[in-house]
Amino acid sequence: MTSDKGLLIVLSGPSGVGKGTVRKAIFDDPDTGFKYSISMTTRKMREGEVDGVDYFFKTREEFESLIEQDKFIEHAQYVGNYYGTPVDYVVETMEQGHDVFLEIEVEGAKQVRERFPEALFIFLAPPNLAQLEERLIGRGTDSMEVIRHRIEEAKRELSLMNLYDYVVINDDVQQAKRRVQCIVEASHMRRAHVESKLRKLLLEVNN
Ligand SMILES: Nc1nc2c(ncn2[C@@H]2O[C@H](COP(=O)(O)OP(=O)(O)O)[C@@H](O)[C@H]2O)c(=O)[nH]1
Ligand SMILES: Nc1ncnc2c1ncn2[C@@H]1O[C@H](COP(=O)(O)OP(=O)(O)O)[C@@H](O)[C@H]1O
Repeated sequence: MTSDKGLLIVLSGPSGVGKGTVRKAIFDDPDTGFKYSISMTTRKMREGEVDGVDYFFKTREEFESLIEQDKFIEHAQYVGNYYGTPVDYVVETMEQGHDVFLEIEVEGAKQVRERFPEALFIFLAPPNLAQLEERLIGRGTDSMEVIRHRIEEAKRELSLMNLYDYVVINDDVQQAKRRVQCIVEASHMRRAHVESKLRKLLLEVNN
């Protein structure tokens, strides 16, 4: 009845909204107790990225072989590349009692919901579309063609935000970080409260 298992936290939202930035702020905070699940991808490594830190970089053949071996909780193709969450790390870490944090796009989040309906789903939204485009341009990592593609994706993704447990507007990074931390804390308190009520009910039933 009691969940010694950690909570699975999913932060999702359109590309360029600031998921990576907010995630870094969360993990730079020494008070953060969650573990970050490093994804696998076939995307090319960007300047400054480190294999095994930002992502595990794989070839398409390697990735497809891992799909066949059922090594992902979820995986999706995004702008021509594969991205996926390794199942072993997530399951083992949660079983050790740690909260695990995923930063993934919305198709992957949908798959996680099917497999782990009890997970906590947080959608990170931009204040508006113009600011989303500005952020993608400002980041300077993508061509205008890719940016246009990402904005089109973003419109579709934003229409799905009502499926999430919480929506956090990323107007300010530190505030968004705090909102995510508060949501996780509140979810723990809620889980503890529900469990204590269920324990009492079970005692009553068994007596
Ligand atoms: N489904 C899924 N999406 C992921 C995973 N890892 C990263 N992503 C998402 O893939 C999208 C593209 O990531 P990336 O190429 O690093 O670009 P950026 O997030 O825009 O800097 C982003 O929305 C990421 O959140 C994963 O394991 N699974
Ligand atoms: N709250 C914010 N205000 C202004 N710029 C932001 C904010 N959050 C992120 N950014 C900037 O937006 C760009 C995209 O952020 P990033 O974290 O790479 O997004 P994502 O991981 O969702 O694709 C980066 O240049 C980042 O510095």
